[in-house]
Amino acid sequence: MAVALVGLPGAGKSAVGRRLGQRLQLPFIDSDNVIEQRIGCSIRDYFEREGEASFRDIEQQVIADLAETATGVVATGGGSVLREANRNRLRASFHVIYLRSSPEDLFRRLRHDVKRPLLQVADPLGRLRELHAARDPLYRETAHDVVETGRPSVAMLVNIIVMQLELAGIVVPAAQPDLPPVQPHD
Ligand SMILES: Nc1ncnc2c1ncn2[C@@H]1O[C@H](COP(=O)(O)OP(=O)(O)OP(=O)(O)O)[C@@H](O)[C@H]1O
Ligand SMILES: O=C(O)C1=C[C@@H](O)[C@@H](O)[C@H](O)C1
Ligand SMILES: [Mg+2]
Repeated sequence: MAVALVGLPGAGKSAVGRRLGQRLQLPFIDSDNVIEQRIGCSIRDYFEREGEASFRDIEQQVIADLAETATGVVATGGGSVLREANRNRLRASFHVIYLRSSPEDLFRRLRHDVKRPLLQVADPLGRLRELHAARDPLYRETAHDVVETGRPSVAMLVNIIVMQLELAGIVVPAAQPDLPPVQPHD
């Protein structure tokens, strides 16, 4: 069983993915971490040194490698859906869930963040609005399910996703204890 989470920076792919993996007793892999191991530095430093195009080439190779083995819960990088080859690979090899968030919610979560290179700009909320407009159709195209992340906590999102996976027959529901028989009304 293999699940991939897609969505904008701050959507909760890493936070939800880690706990979903624990809940399903599956390994959790963050594709950004795999990339950082390969490049030997932070993504932010790599962006500054080598530029975005070079980063996207490495990202595509990492997604191809993860799709080859396709196990566990994979949190993808926020821009992983930009290339058609990645969208096709993800959709073919994983059950893909889009963690969908409004730019305002993302801004609230990330306003103190300094790690995400695409948001180190004068107007990060404006940037998030642009990214949302450009990528929302791509996330939708890639995903089998969409989960709105605005209000639910990370723990609630894990419950929602597990329920969806059970309904889709992708994970088997845990056995329920036998309930006492219903008493007929008088
Ligand atoms: N539903 C949520 N409710 C409250 N906080 C959340 C929720 N989802 C994520 N967060 C918090 O928002 C921050 C960003 O989440 P996270 O790092 O998981 O995003 P991401 O989708 O992995 O981003 P990136 O694409 O940049 O890796 C974290 O501090 C996380 O704990
Ligand atoms: O949204 C994006 O394009 C990115 C998101 C991060 O997960 C990293 O993959 C990188 O910072 C690029
Ligand atoms: Mg992440």
